[in-house]
Amino acid sequence: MTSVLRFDDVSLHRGTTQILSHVDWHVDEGQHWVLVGPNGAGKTTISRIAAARLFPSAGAVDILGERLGRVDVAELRPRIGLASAALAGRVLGGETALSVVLSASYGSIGVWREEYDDFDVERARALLTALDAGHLAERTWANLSSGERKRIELARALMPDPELLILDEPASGLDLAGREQLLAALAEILAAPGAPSMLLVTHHLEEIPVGFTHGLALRGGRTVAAGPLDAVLTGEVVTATFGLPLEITKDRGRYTARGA
Ligand SMILES: Nc1ncnc2c1ncn2[C@@H]1O[C@H](COP(=O)(O)OP(=O)(O)OP(=O)(O)O)[C@@H](O)[C@H]1O
Repeated sequence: MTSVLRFDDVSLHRGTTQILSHVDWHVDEGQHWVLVGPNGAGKTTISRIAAARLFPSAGAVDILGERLGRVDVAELRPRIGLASAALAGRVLGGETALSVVLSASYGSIGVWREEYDDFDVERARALLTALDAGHLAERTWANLSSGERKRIELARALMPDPELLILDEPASGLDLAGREQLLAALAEILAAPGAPSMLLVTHHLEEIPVGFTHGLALRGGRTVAAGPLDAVLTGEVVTATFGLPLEITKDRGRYTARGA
């Protein structure tokens, strides 16, 4: 099986703060992982390392067969799609939705001096249409709702046809209809032939789309459990992860958590 990600004994600290401690994590092709854990568990930190945006203090990280620290990240990053609030926060309000998506091919934000060929423009429009956002192509970022922006962010992350797609809380801030539409779109992308391996960061089990296969539960920068999703999203593991007695139910591929 081809390895997509490999974390071996990965730790990260900033000053005296230990953010990640001895994380071992292996993602193989064909797997789609959910990273769950409470606020401050280290989910975003792990996803930024997996996206080659951050280097660990100790341990080894292999991304798409390349060792972080030895590979030129400028060559690696275009193979990874990343949608996160941090990235979205860097978009200038005057950019159109289309230019936010298009500029992903160049790893930049917004159309600057690059020239795009017709193929890129067609692909960007097709992605927006597939995410039910075709009508938003010419709208400026400042005038989009948070739900509309989430769909543009996802189209942008998909634009370079990534081998690995990392979504950091893609459904946060969405209303119920927006969340359900986004989850349906993600389930569809995931089920399509040749879909990229996906990592989804969330603290809400209700925001996990159908089709995810594995889970990594984190608390305080340490692994609580890692493995097939049904083995990780149990009452016992989720209770230990969030530090509160919780019951989990699963219905037609979706999970719900409530206080026990
Ligand atoms: N540069 C830094 N210096 C000190 N502490 C940091 C730094 N970056 C992150 N942290 C801390 O590391 C911990 C993990 O942060 P991270 O953003 O990865 O958590 P998270 O699980 O994604 O949380 P949330 O669900 O709230 O987004 C937090 O306690 C955070 O305050």
